[in-house]
Amino acid sequence: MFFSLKPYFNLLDKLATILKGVPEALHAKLYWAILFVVMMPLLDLALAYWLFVMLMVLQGGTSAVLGVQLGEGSLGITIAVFVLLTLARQGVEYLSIKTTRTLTQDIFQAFSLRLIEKYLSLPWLDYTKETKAIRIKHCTATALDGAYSFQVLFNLIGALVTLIVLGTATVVKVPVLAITGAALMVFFTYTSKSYLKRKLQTAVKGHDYHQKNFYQKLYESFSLSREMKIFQVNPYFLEEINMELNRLSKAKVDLSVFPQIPRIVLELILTLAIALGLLATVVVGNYTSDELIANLATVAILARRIVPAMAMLMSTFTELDGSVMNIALIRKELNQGAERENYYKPVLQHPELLMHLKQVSFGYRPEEMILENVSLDIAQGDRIAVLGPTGRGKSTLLMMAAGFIPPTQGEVLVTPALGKDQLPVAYVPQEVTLLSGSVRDNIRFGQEAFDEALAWQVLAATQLDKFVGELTLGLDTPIGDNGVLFSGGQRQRIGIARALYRQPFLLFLDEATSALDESTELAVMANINQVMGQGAVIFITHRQSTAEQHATKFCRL
Ligand SMILES: Nc1ncnc2c1ncn2[C@@H]1O[C@H](COP(=O)(O)OP(=O)(O)OP(=O)(O)O)[C@@H](O)[C@H]1O
Repeated sequence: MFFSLKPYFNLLDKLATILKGVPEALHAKLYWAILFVVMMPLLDLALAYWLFVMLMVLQGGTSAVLGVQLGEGSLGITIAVFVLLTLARQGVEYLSIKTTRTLTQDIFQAFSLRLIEKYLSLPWLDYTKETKAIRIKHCTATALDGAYSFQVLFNLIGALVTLIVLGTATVVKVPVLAITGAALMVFFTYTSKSYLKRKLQTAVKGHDYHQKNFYQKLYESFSLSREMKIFQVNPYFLEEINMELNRLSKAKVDLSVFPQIPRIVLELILTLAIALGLLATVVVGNYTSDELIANLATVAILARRIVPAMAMLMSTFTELDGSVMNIALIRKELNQGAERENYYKPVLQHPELLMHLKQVSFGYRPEEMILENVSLDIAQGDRIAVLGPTGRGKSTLLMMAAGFIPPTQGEVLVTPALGKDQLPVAYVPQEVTLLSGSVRDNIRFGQEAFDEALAWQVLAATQLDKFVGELTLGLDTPIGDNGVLFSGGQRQRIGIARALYRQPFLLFLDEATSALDESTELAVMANINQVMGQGAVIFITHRQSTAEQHATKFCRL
C-alpha cells in the first residue's frame, strides 16, 4: 500500500526506546530541554506575525492585534515589541542549545557509568568473554553515540513542532504554496525512505565493526610496544591500524552524509516550489500592495524556518535508525550476564575451619573437566601449597576458592563469618596490575582512609620499605603506567603489600613471588607467614623449596 501508518508506529517505538534510556535523575532536565525546543517555533510564529503587523503599520496601514487597532502612531511600540520578541527568541534558542547539549553529555556520562558498573560486576567468566579494548570502546564511543540519539530526538521534536505551527500559519497565508510543499515532502519521503534506511543500517553496522577493530588494535599495539619494536614490526601494525582507520573514516562519512542527502534534495525542491507558489500567489491572489509586501515578508520568514525544519525532519527520520541501534547495543550490554554470584555456603560450624572445598568439579567447557572431585580443608593458621604441572588447573582452583568461579559440581563451604564478608579475603594474581598513581594509591587501593603505620608495616613485610623510603617523594612517588618505574619483582611485591594492607584472614597467592630471587622470596614468604598469623595462606608455586619451607599442607593436582 502506498500510504501506511506503520512507519509512524515504528517511529513511536523508536522514540520510546530512546526515552526509556534516560535515567530518572535526568527527567527534569529532559522536560526543560523539550520545553525550550517547543518554545522556539512558537516564538518564530509570533515573530512572523509581528513582522506582518509591523510592515502594515510601517506602510501607513492598520492592523488589529487582540482587539487593539494599531496604526501610524503605534510604530514605536510595534518596533519595540518586535525587538523584544527577537531577544526572547534568541534567548530561548541559547537556552535550548545549552540544555540539550548538557543533557546529551549527562546521558553520555550515565550510559558510560552504567556500562562500567555493569562490566565490573560481571561474573569472572562472563567478564573474560569480551576483550578489554571492546569494553572500553562501549564505555566511550558507543555511550557517546547512544547519547547523541537525544540530540536527534530534540531535532525531531523541534522540526515537528515547527512544521505543525508554522505550517498551519503558511496554510492560512498561502494555501497553494503550503499544500504543494507538503505533497512534495510526503512523495519524497516515501520514495527515498527504504533505500536510505538500508544504506544507513549497513553504515551503522560497519561503523561499529571497524570501531571495535580499531580499539582492539590500538590497545594491543600499546600493550605490545616493546615486542613490536624489537621484532621491527611497527610498520606492519601501523598499516593495519591505518587500514582500520580508513574503513572507520569511510563508515563515519557515510553515517553523516546519508542523512543529509534527502535534506539537500528536499531543500532544492522546496525552494523551487516556493518560487512557483509565490508567483502563483502574486498572479492569482487578490491583495493590496501593502498586504502583498507584508505577506511576502512574512512568508519569507516562515519559509526560512519551515524549509530547514522539513529538511531536519527528513534527516532525523534517517538518523533515528542509526541512533536506535546504538541505544539497543547499550541495552544489550547492560542486560547481559547475571550479577556476580556469591556461591560461598556459610554453614561450617567447626571453630577452626575457614573453608571446605567439597568435591568440587569445574570445566571451562562441559566436555572437558579441569578439576574433578577436588576436596580441600582450609583451617586457621594453614599454609597450603597448591602444586601441579602447568595447565593442570591450579589457578582455576584458587579463583574458585577466592570466590570468582563457581564450581560446576560440589560446594564451597565457609565459616558463617566469611559468608557475611566480615573476614576479608585477599587475592594476588599471577600478573599484578598496578594503578598508574603513587605507591600510596596502590596500597590504599580505593579506601578513603589511609593508615600510614600499617602501610609501612606491609612494605616492610614485602621488603619494599627501604626502597620506598629512599625515593624523593616516598609513598607519593608516581610509579608510571602499570608501575613501569618498578622492577618486575617490586611490582609483584606492591601487589602483595596491597593485599596484606587489607589484613585478610584468607590470602590467596597465585605465583605471586615468582619474579623474586630465591632468598628474597623465602624472606618475603616468611614475613607473610608472620603477618598472617592465624589467617590462612594458600599459594601456588612451581618452586619446590618455597613449598617445602612454608607449607603446612599440600594440595597436589
Ligand atoms: N578463561 C578460560 N577459558 C577457557 N579455558 C581456560 C580459561 N582459563 C584457563 N583455561 C584453561 O584451563 C586449564 C587450566 O588453567 P589454569 O590457569 O588453572 O592452570 P594452572 O595449573 O594454573 O597453569 P600454570 O601453572 O601454567 O599457571 C588450561 O588448560 C587453560 O587452557
